[in-house]
Amino acid sequence: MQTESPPLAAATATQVARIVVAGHVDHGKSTLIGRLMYDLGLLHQSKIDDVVAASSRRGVAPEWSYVLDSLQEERDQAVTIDTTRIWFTHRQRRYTIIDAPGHRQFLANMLSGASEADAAILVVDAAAGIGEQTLRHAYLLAFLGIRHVIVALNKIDLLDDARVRYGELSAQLRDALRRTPPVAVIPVSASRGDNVAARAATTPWYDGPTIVDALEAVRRVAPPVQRPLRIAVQDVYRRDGARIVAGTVAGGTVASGDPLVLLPADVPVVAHRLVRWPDGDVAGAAAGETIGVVLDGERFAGRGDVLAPPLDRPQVAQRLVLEMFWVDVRGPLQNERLRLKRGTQDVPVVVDGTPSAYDIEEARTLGAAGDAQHNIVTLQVRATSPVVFDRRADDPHGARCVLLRGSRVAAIGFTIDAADASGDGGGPVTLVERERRSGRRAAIVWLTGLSGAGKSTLARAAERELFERGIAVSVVDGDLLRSTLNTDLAFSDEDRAESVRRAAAVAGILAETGHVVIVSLISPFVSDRARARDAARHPFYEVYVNAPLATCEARDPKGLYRRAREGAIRSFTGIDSPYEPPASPDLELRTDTLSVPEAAAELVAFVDGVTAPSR
Ligand SMILES: Nc1ncnc2c1ncn2[C@@H]1O[C@H](COP(=O)(O)OS(=O)(=O)O)[C@@H](OP(=O)(O)O)[C@H]1O
Ligand SMILES: Nc1ncnc2c1ncn2[C@@H]1O[C@H](COP(=O)(O)OP(=O)(O)O)[C@@H](O)[C@H]1O
Repeated sequence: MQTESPPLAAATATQVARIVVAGHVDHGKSTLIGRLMYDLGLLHQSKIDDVVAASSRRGVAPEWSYVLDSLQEERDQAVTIDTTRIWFTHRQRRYTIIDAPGHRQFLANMLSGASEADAAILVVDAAAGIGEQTLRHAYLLAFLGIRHVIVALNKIDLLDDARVRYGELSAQLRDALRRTPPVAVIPVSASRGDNVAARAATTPWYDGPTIVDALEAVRRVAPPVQRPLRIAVQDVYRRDGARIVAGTVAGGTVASGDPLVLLPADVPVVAHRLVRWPDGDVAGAAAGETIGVVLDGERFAGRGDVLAPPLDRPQVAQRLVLEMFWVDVRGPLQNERLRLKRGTQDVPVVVDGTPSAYDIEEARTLGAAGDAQHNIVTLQVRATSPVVFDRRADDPHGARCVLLRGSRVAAIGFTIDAADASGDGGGPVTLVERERRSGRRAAIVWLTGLSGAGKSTLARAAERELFERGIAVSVVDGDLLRSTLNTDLAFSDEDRAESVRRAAAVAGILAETGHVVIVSLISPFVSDRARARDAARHPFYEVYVNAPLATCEARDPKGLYRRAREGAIRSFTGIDSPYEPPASPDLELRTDTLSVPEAAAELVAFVDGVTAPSR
């Protein structure tokens, strides 16, 4: 894919501007581009002679649209051209002119990222006036988030009352283009060159910019490195005790030591170190790179999360307005379940309300989205968990998203904004809202240890104390799960892995309601506990409830050790099934030396500390 590197690049060019030229062929698009090449002195004299000769043979004034066709065949010009792009340099600035062919192909190119335009020239035939084509192009430019639109009101030389007509048309155009108000409406004659590069004597009443002036005023849309920092989290690894958050820098730059915010959880973090494979530690990274971020402390992060600067953060919402180019055969239905992919996020969504479609051929909005294929659909969706996104108006690049129906791409487009949730009861309550109300961070506190070590006793004692302090807390106890959810499981290694997985899932559901969840489960294997931690979408802390086997066996609160020694129970942890203690737990409680109140107080103090709102 060719985006930024034209085959002809002037070494001295310092700036780039990418301009998309839209408009019906008959409205003079090719003529304007050809004339622009001529006026900027980019054509060889031989080429100019060819155009003049060919035109005079047909008895017409020089036809500048010929230039484009004939340049296609030649490679030694100051202009380089392929089917949809033209590159040239003017006054130290490198221009890419992107021809907008059929609107579907144009949309597909722009949406796939093959092109990103800084500005658009919309060519409108002044004699023909504003037709469907113009409305369609105006809509598409707004859809693509192109904000710098220059209107070339062409064929002004054919009008008797050019001044009056210009006044009328520019008012109508400003109305038609209200979503992206034009920066200039320029009366031009592409064939005569009026107001293309030189101010025309024929339009003394016009004191605005020429096409070339307007092009020079185009500001480049910020390249990815100059956009706000966005790191899309792909995965989280544990290595040598550290948690490494691996992600793609989707925009901006990051340096080690930068304060960041982890979204959607809204947790302040510090990019303690940055690592790149296989180089190891690096000082910084920029857009386009894949990087490992070692966060300070024991932080939870998962695929789909986003790291951003605290003062320039993206939006977070569960209800969103999307504008999508619909590619699937069938349009979206109210209440239909789809999936929204954005960066590394992939979340189930439900279509809210009635989507509406803009019919591109007809250049008008339809009430419903039944005939949505190859049209633009505006819809509102409700996600099952918070979505981190940029608004198209803030950054069209960061706002790109895809809707999937099953595994098929149904639509490609943009996140527009958070939907107003006030209309119908406010939508699902989010974790952020719950945490704001409870004044506590949800967390999973995972107690592991031998049977009889004291997990249940301490979990219940801590639960009581935290509850008394007004903290939303609940306990997920292995014993209870074994008699309810897990009645199909025994104590083989596989069944224990499954029991740990289920307990983690239940804890996750409870934590999502804003609770501090204390899990008490033997969970004897390091690998199962690591999986639980990695699957967790909330801060996760491992607590080792440690008492020597002899102590546990002496306690034998349920007589299970005795039965295990007698051979009545098989695969009993500590007897004929292993227990792997955590190598570096977040907290260790020695219940053989501490009393129940002492151990419980330590656990409460720990939970209190890690769920405090300031963290
Ligand atoms: N073979 C064997 N091994 C270990 N434990 C056994 C066994 N058979 C029954 N029990 C009782 O089941 C409780 C442990 O269940 P867990 O779900 O916590 O175990 S695991 O995490 O799936 O390994 C455990 O509860 P606690 O004593 O509260 O830990 C025992 O009461
Ligand atoms: N410091 C302590 N912490 C927790 N339990 C203790 C402690 N000291 C003695 N115990 C006793 O040990 C037993 C632990 O049983 P339990 O909490 O059911 O363990 P687990 O849930 O780990 O199987 C209880 O009878 C409890 O009174």
